[in-house]
Amino acid sequence: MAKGGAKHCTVLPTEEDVAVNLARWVADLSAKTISEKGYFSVVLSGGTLINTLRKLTESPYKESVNWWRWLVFWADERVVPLDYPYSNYLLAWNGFLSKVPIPKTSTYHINYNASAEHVAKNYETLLRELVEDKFLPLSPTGFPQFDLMLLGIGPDGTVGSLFPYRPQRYDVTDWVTSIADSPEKPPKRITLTFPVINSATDIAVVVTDKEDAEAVAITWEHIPVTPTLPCSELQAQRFTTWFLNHDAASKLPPNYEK
Ligand SMILES: O=C1O[C@H](COP(=O)(O)O)[C@@H](O)[C@H](O)[C@H]1O
Repeated sequence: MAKGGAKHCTVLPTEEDVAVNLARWVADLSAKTISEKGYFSVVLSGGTLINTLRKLTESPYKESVNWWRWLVFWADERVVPLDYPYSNYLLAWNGFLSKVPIPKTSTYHINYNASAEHVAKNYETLLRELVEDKFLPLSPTGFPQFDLMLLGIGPDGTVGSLFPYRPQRYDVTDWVTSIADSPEKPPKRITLTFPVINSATDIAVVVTDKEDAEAVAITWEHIPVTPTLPCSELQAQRFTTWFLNHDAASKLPPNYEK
């Protein structure tokens, strides 16, 4: 994997403050990226992240962001129909995508009608086709390079559906992998692998739950744990920016900022 870029951690008082700052940050990055290359490829996770993106769907960003130039992908997905409650696509649609004018043809969701293994393979094929058609560049190490990954974490440091005690998190070959017995419901999922996640130009890690505070502290205070937490491995090619509120930062020293 290519060597990564800088890591920052910004701590704001409330979840509302994180939502406001995140919206401004994403809108700025979108404008800069679109002016440089003509489009903005964004990868979404599920979970609380989607609600924290809500400010992007309001003025001034609803009108000012060039949504027609966004390409949207998923960091992980549950292998269920897209209209099932567990679907990360449905979560993103209801909380974000339906509220902004991103063309439906620019949202690259899974084709769920197969085994988890096949769904993962199909999603990887879709990404390979987009690379061939020059919609996505390849990183120097041969993995697709998205402009931005927007990720949450689980209390155990899970990223996407890369869980701490599972082999998928050590996969350095596939672009997309599957899990048939996830420790969290529902059991069948697909997820981008670390080489793809860390090939992104930028990663925003958005954490606003108190229950995630320990994983945050382990990562930022470099507390040794075995196995290492997946979220501690996150490192984009340019910037990895953690957006925390006081709840998520509650196990870090006071006034923490890096
Ligand atoms: O199952 C999942 O959980 C993680 C973490 O969600 P959160 O609600 O604790 O923020 C999420 O990032 C992932 O996409 C999702 O599939």
